[in-house]
Amino acid sequence: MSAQISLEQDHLATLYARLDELHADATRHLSDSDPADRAWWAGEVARLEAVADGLCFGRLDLADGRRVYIGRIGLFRESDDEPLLIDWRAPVARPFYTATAAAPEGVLRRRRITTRGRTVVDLNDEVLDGTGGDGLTGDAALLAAVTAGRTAHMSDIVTTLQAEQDRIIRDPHLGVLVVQGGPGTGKTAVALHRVAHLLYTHQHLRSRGVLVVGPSRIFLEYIGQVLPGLGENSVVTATITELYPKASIERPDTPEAARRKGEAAMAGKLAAAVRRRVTIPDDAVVIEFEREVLRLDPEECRKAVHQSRRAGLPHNQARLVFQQEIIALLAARMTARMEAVVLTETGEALDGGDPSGRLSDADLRALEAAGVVVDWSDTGPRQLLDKTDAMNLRDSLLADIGVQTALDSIWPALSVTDVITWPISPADIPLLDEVATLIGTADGATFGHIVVDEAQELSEMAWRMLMRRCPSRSMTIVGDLAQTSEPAGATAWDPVLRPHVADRWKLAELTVNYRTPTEIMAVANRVLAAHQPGIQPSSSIRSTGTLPWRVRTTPDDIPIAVTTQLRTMPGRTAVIAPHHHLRRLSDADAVLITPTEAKGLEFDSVLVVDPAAILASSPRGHNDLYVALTRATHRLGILHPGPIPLELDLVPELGDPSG
Ligand SMILES: Nc1ncnc2c1ncn2[C@@H]1O[C@H](COP(=O)(O)OP(=O)(O)OP(=O)(O)O)[C@@H](O)[C@H]1O
Repeated sequence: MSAQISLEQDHLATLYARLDELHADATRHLSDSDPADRAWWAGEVARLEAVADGLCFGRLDLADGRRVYIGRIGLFRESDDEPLLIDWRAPVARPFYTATAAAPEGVLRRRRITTRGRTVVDLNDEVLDGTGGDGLTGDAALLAAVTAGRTAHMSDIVTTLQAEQDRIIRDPHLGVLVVQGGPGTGKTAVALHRVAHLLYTHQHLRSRGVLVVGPSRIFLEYIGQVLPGLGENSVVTATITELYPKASIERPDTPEAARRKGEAAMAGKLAAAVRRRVTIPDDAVVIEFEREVLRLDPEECRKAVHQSRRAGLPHNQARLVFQQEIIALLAARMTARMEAVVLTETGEALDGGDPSGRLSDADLRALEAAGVVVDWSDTGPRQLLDKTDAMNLRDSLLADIGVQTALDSIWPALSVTDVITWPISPADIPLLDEVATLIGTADGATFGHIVVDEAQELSEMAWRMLMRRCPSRSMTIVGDLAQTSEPAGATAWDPVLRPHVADRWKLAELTVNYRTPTEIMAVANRVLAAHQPGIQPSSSIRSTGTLPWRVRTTPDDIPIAVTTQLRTMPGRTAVIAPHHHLRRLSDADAVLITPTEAKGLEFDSVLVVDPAAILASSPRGHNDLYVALTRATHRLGILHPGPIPLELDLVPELGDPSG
């Protein structure tokens, strides 16, 4: 083995030497290049630094005699472009994740290479000779990965991706792909690796941009290192609130308000509210302009409004069309008057002009003979004013304060706060964005692909907001309908997606729970079975032998009981409790979060406080409790001031001899 280790160590040294060369090159370019190119080179330097840890993690010995090394990025020898390291996303690397002894896919040997820094510390070989059984690939490496202690950042899973995950990551479907699966099945991890894969296979996405939407900043920071570690650092992350940065949240939502504001019907109501801001006057509008009195009849206004709406432009842009329509009308009226004036001022020759009040051809010819410049163009000689005069007249009309006031009284320019005038709550964000789109003040930013994590939480209005940002409808949507806690969140995918993509979306499911051990899932699954019996629980890949436990306390004693329990809970630990308890726990040596904030996160140990209050806190309290119970990789304790909810009564009570 040590001979093999030293062989791999030599190859690793070659790889790092090449990485260092590329890094030195990129650093040089960064200092030499034009400011315009600097951002690109800075990105390249960051990319090369981010992939250094665990650069190479595997080797495949293929039946055709080739030996390929697999790693985070591709590296090539400078002299002859010979591949030194194959990017894990390349098709040739795929059997590293999918080959089994029963179906070896042309692989004779799969070697996992464990490194620490730039040193090879372990090798693990599987010989795939076509005789073995199917199963999880790389059991030992996988187990080591899932039992390892947790940190504040999610790790990538590129060394131990499982076949069901790999299929989703490499799925060529560029439209809407929904990844549904229970807690801990790797949905988030898979979505992020899929982004890396999409960027690798569809270069155009690099310029169009990829957006990852998550439920909170804490969550986005937690997952923030995964893509850079896979060599991708150009992806934008945002919460729904951050996608509309102009608003600041001033108050929370009541569950009922959140539900109502989230309904797609709100879009129609907002559109109607914006439409209503255009008002056709009941009586003629009288405008004084340059000592003339001009009149706009309601019918003329109505026609101009109708005409301006036909192009389907946003309110503020359609307003400009309306203004042009009205100004053209007023200008025509002014021109007619000016012509009429000429008529009277130029004497008898012009008597008896056209009955319409306009000049006849004969009149104009007479005028021309008298030295007046007549515009004979286009439809014939009908106007005294040439094009420049006409334009100047329209400009003066438009600039006139009286005219402007009259126009604004019919079709005012709007800002979002003219329509949404109440204090903003989170559920208003998609409404603000909708109004910005209706009136034409939205920034219009779009992306080539959008990943939506914890997608079950989004309201119909939030979906509209995201779809507007993804005209190509290329999306990876990950979520778990059993974890929905938002009142306006989803209970099924089809009703959410159908309005936007009809049935052109694809469902992929993940079934194996890599996070939560069997002992903890047994507790969480009883909550699931009690409230959502239709949902199939995921199966854990491991058990720890440590049973969850519960401790009875009183409301007053919660802080002291938390401190006592935390002493027995190793590793990165969270206390998950309703908000009103957290305020009293600020001294506790743990991450203090509500069930909502705990979404998508994980810890070595978790203490759930007051499950009855979590259940009662909202109509979907059972889903919040389910989320809280499924965050731990090792230990779960439950602290209950008062009777234990029925769903949890099988959890052994600490100190109870029957437990
Ligand atoms: N193939 C794998 N190898 C190693 N670890 C894995 C693998 N798949 C998933 N994991 C780990 O399992 C944990 C759960 O993954 P992830 O957070 O992506 O699950 P999830 O389905 O999004 O969960 P939730 O719905 O609860 O948010 C993570 O720590 C992840 O690294």
